[in-house]
Amino acid sequence: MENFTEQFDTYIRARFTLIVIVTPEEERAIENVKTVCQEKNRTCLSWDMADGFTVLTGRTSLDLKCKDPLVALDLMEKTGLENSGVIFICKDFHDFWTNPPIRRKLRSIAQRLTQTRTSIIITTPTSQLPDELQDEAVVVRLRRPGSEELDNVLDGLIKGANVKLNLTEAGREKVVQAAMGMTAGQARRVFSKAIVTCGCLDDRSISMITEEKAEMVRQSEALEFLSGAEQPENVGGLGVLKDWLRLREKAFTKDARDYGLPAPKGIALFGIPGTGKSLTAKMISSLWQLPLLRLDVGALFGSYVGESEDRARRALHIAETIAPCILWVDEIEKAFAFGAGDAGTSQRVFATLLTWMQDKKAPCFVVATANNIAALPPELMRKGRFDEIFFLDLPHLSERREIFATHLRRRNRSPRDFDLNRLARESDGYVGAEIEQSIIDAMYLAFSDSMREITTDDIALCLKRQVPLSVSQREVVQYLRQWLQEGRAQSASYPGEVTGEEGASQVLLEIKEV
Ligand SMILES: Nc1ncnc2c1ncn2[C@@H]1O[C@H](COP(=O)(O)OP(=O)(O)OP(=O)(O)O)[C@@H](O)[C@H]1O
Repeated sequence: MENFTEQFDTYIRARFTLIVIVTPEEERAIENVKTVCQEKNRTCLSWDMADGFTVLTGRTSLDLKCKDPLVALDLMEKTGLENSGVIFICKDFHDFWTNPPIRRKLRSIAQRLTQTRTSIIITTPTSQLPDELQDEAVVVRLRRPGSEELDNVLDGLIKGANVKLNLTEAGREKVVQAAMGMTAGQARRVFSKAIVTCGCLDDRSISMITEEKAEMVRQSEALEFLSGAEQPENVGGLGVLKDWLRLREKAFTKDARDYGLPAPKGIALFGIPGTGKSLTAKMISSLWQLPLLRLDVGALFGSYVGESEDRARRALHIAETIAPCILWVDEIEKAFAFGAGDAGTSQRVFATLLTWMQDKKAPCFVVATANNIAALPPELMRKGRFDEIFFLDLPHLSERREIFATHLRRRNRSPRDFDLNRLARESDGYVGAEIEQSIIDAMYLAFSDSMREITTDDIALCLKRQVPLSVSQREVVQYLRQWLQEGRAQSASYPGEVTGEEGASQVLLEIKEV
């Protein structure tokens, strides 16, 4: 892939008159443009409403003090027509292009300067262009700095401040790696903080930088670092899904790469609410020992035009820099649920997600979860998008027994003290979340009764008092299960009522008990 300066150079040589650079790193973008202009002997001026024009390279006779955007544009046009080859960088111009005369002026200039070698560059943190400018402008995205650039930032600091370096070559690489995903400014600040805190750069700096990055993730509106992953023994049933995951336990190791295995792309978990989709995402993180990031699709939607796609891109980019990791895209259906009334925002967010899933090179394993499968568009389900699509159904008898045992153990109760077979029989149609709730309700019941110990009867009673989703929302559950029967996904569970399975599952429970 072409880097930014190469791409930018191509555009100015091709005489693109209006170039929009999308980046939160204005200073870095300007440095890059300046470098190209210096190499090509082009005069380069920046403009902002506080300082008017500033000469970055070359010479000009222009009135530098002009601070009015419309007059500044007039001057750029005049200079461009007279003195071909000048590059103007307009800072924060997205604040002005909501103004119709400025939009009109920009459009006219872009058309009039086509025969000259003059280009107007606009730096902006948001990628949404006014409709009128879509055809006239080319949009370039400045990617976050790569490892080489971050290493240069580090080098500058070390040399500038004469810092002691207690790091091996590999240690230095780790420091740089830990800062990947940050802007150059953020990296400079976090390197400086590490140096000031420790008085030098050493192994402590790596964890400090990693902690700063976790903070950065927390600040990203839609991403969340999840700790407290779930152990597989806390998940009852779902044997097919667990076996699939166990088979790929080492999939992200170097050995797997050397062997020639491609890194798994991701899975989709669809099905009935409360059946353990979220639980599974957390389990994968502990099974594969990879950090878990949750992407809240609903939180991607911002109120400004273009904000949602920018947030999506930023969140996905941060995830890539943390890779290898699990990226749990929670409630993915929300990316398509907004429909016609949202001026195409949901389609653009959806397209951003799909393109990223298709093109991503970093080992981010996507776990997409959804309850409302009616809202899922066919493009998402296309073969090859996910490695596998699993359906989480109502748990069958032996799975329910396992879920009871799991939740009793979690609350420091021995499953041996309960009649699990009876509870499993009496919870037909209940999902894991409802089974868990029946145990919690029973505990409250027993606690309020002189803090006595809970019994099978208590749990059975609390089960009866609940109306499970499979009854209260029978049609919805039936619709979801129909989807499985149509063969559109693989069941996450082994068939339930097969002879001998009950016994095998009981043996498993007993082994765990020992
Ligand atoms: N198979 C299971 N084994 C053990 N516990 C389960 C299982 N399924 C659900 N639970 C319990 O129910 C709780 C809720 O489940 P979870 O949030 O994973 O369901 P979900 O399918 O993601 O539901 P939703 O779609 O409504 O978010 C879990 O925290 C867990 O305690």
